[in-house]
Amino acid sequence: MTDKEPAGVATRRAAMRLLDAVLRQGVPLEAALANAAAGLERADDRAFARAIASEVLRRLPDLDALIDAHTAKRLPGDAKARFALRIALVQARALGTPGHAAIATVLPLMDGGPRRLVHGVFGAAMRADARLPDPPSLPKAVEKRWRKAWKQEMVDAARAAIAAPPPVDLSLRDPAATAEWAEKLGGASLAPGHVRLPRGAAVAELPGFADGQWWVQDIAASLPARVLGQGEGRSALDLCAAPGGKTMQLAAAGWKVTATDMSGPRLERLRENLERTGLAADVRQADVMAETPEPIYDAVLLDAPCSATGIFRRHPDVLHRATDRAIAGLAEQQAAMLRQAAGWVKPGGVLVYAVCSLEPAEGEAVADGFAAEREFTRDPIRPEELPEGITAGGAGRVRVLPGTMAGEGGADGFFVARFRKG
Ligand SMILES: C[S@@+](CC[C@H](N)C(=O)[O-])C[C@H]1O[C@@H](n2cnc3c(N)ncnc32)[C@H](O)[C@@H]1O
Repeated sequence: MTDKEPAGVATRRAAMRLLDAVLRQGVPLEAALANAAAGLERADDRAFARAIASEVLRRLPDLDALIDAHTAKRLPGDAKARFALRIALVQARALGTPGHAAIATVLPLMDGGPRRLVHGVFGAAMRADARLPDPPSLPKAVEKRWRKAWKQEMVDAARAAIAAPPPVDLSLRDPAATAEWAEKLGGASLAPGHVRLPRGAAVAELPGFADGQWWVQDIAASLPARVLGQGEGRSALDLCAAPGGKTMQLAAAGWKVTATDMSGPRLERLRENLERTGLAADVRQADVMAETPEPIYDAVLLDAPCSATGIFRRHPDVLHRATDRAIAGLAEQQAAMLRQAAGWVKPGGVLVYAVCSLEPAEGEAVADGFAAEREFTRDPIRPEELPEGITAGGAGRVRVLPGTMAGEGGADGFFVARFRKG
């Protein structure tokens, strides 16, 4: 920052770096934060840079339409002037920043001609009183893909779901105490072991966080471990386990858990989570594909790496990174991992495959391909195993789409299938 730079410019510069990382380099927003916000000392400035970038990603198609409606000559998608305009307009039209502050803090990021252009386009949009639509539009490619896979109704529900940040869900270490925790935290429970808090709840300050009575986990993300039921001392292998939401559920449900993941930093978070909650698991760093499948377990859970389009409400960057090609590559990786995971299952044991994706190529198609293998049969998930409002579809698999539990604040997109060996 130079001495003459107006206050707030560094925050917008960090927001611009974040958007560049997501949109031009395909990096997840969370992973880009440390670098992009390195120059910002204050936590609230870092949080604001993230909020600006997040809101731009939530409303990108509409911001671009607004920019295009006020420029004589179309700006390239990756032009710095377009990035600056997105940042200025999202503040003025969605984040409540006064127009003069929104533009004054982005102009220093531009030089010469583009600076005049940004000033001119912003001024024209403001004079025309141009607004962003609510609910926001999804990126065209995503709308097209989801309409084809799930029909227009799902696209409409997804647009409604991205309009506002979702509530905060907690999973409890002791499901028997659900009513007690719901009351103590001022939340509502939608299933045993679950409490839903209003959006924006400052979780680290709430009772029960420090002593590990609960952890943050969307209700949809709690399904894969729920459908494994009570462990009663039996063994479970949690593959791709970090940061450990499902490991903790399994340990709390009485499973003797082995948790593996290939990422050292993510396993560190898993260990911290176990320590905070006082739950136990044997934790190992391992690549699923490089391991020999032994010993064998009563249950194996594969929460596979995926496009993560199911978590678009909290992480709108996923919508801009999940290309058809990326999805196809991830689906192939999941199919290979599932075949590998099968080797760890005891005869008569259970295998659960899950992804937080809204792409049938990753959920249904991978499960169908696997079901064709002889030694496993489909093990349909029964209604009584699921929270009210979530249903199992064809072949007893669970597909959570936007619109599920809409009246209660919705749920992340998820797919869960269960198989039995032999
Ligand atoms: C969807 S996340 C898992 C979330 C976790 N199950 C939970 O509930 O908190 C996918 C995980 O897969 C891990 N991963 C990706 N490829 C892997 C591989 N080949 N072997 C092991 N872990 C892998 C990633 O490090 C990431 O932590």
